[in-house]
Amino acid sequence: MAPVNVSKICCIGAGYVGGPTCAVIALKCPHITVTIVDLNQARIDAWNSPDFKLPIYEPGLVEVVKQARGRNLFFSSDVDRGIQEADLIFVSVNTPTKKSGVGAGFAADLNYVELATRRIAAVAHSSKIVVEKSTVPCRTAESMRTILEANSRPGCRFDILSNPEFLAEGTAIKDLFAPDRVLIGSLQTPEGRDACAALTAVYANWVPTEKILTVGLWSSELSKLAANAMLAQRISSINALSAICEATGANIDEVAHAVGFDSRIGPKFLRASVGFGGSCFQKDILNLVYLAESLHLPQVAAYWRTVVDMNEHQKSRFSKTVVDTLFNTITGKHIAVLGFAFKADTGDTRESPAISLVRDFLSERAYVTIYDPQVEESQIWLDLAEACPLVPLETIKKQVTIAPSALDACKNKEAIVIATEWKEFKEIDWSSVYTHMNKPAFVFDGRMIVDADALRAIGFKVKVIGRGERV
Ligand SMILES: NC(=O)c1ccc[n+]([C@@H]2O[C@H](COP(=O)([O-])OP(=O)(O)OC[C@H]3O[C@@H](n4cnc5c(N)ncnc54)[C@H](O)[C@@H]3O)[C@@H](O)[C@H]2O)c1
Ligand SMILES: O=c1ccn([C@@H]2O[C@H](COP(=O)(O)OP(=O)(O)O[C@H]3O[C@H](CO)[C@@H](O)[C@H](O)[C@H]3O)[C@@H](O)[C@H]2O)c(=O)[nH]1
Repeated sequence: MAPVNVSKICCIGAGYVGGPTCAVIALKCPHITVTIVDLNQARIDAWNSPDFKLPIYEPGLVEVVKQARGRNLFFSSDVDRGIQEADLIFVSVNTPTKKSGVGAGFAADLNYVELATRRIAAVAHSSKIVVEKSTVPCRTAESMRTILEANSRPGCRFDILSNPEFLAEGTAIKDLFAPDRVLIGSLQTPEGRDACAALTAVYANWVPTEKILTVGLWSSELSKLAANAMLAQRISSINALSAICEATGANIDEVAHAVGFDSRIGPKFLRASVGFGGSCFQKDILNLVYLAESLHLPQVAAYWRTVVDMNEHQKSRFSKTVVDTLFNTITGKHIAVLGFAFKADTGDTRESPAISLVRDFLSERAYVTIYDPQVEESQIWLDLAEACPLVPLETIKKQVTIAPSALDACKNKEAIVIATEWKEFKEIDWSSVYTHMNKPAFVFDGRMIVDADALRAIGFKVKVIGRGERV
């Protein structure tokens, strides 16, 4: 069988991964028709909105969608039709951590992957290449293959590929235009290799072929979990060192610079912070922990578990620093939290460290004012309600205000906590902020973005993560 010449792609799941990834494929492959489908009608409507108010904020995304939408890029809630018309289908649905049942709190919830797979089997009239784009535990492709083969119509064959996505939010378009690598896993059979060649040919429209790595299915699935675990491990390592810096007077920036200068270690991903967030790191490490436990490798599971434990410690350590520095009580005090997204240049708040900080401040009965340039107000309320399940939302709303700008958020406050590294927080008119704050005025920089000396010269008391100077 010769490799399929892919002319129609369907992507199931119009989220943070499916949307940008397949929009870029459409842009770079004008000869391929790309249809992104989702059960969530509101999301599809937003992708189709005439004024390009897309459901996710990602720099450069609107420009990509403007060029391709209506040409060879389509968004639809007709999942069945999308499946039926495509030669190649990406499964890019959510795989959150299970909330109940076996493996709750660790294992990936594969229900969405399974439902999408069953739908493909139920409605496909012709052979398909099915590509696992979601992040999944090792050997999920085998379950998908079993479901597809058990339910396929005569004459329909399904070849499964694993093609995990490595984009980071906030730089998704840049990452997709020039990825470090594209990873494709396939069965090492003639059919598996042909399917792999078909997907390779799609990416080869803009990705240099030496960056397209082809491996076995299980290696591909595990490499995604491994990459995230190792990236998160670097952050937990540098954050663990930031605690030592604060206790000794060393400076974590200088330590990271010195350590990262070693070409074997390298300088990236060594920025100490209030903790890592995002929908992936914690979920994928817990998934790896669960996998190791299921394979009867408790020491391996415990090893990776510490990466998440250290992250939890970093968040609570930072909250405690705020309380300790504000004379051991923040009850009744007013705190501005600048940034609510889990990192800059995204409106995504999943696992954002800001949520933990605000929850901690509320439990100390402080008043909190939040400002974020991209996060929707409704999302903040949803996140806080979920973080404080025992507190009625009305009570939360008595303690929390959402401000329209950073300057507004900081007025008449005792302290400012920087939780997200938005560029605009570097450029605030700090003198004006200082004038309108209660004194002594404190700044707690959880992202190492302010010029602490300049702020001290204005009069602020400043604490920066990973620096031992006294306020
Ligand atoms: N967010 C990231 O930066 C990122 C990066 C790399 C990999 N991943 C992985 O990619 C996957 C998707 O992540 P995401 O952030 O895009 O999730 P998301 O929640 O933003 O999007 C998933 C979408 O799939 C839709 N969906 C679920 N089941 C469906 C079904 N049966 N039919 C049609 N639509 C369905 C949902 O309605 C939702 O819109 C996850 O496995 C995640 O771990 C995410
Ligand atoms: O030196 C650093 C780098 C990052 N972070 C934090 O780590 C979290 C994750 O950041 P980042 O990795 O940039 O964003 P994600 O969108 O979560 O991307 C990660 O997770 C994705 C989902 O699996 C992968 O595809 C990406 O390769 C991987 O970087 C954020 O809270 C960052 O603020 C730090 O604290 N210090």
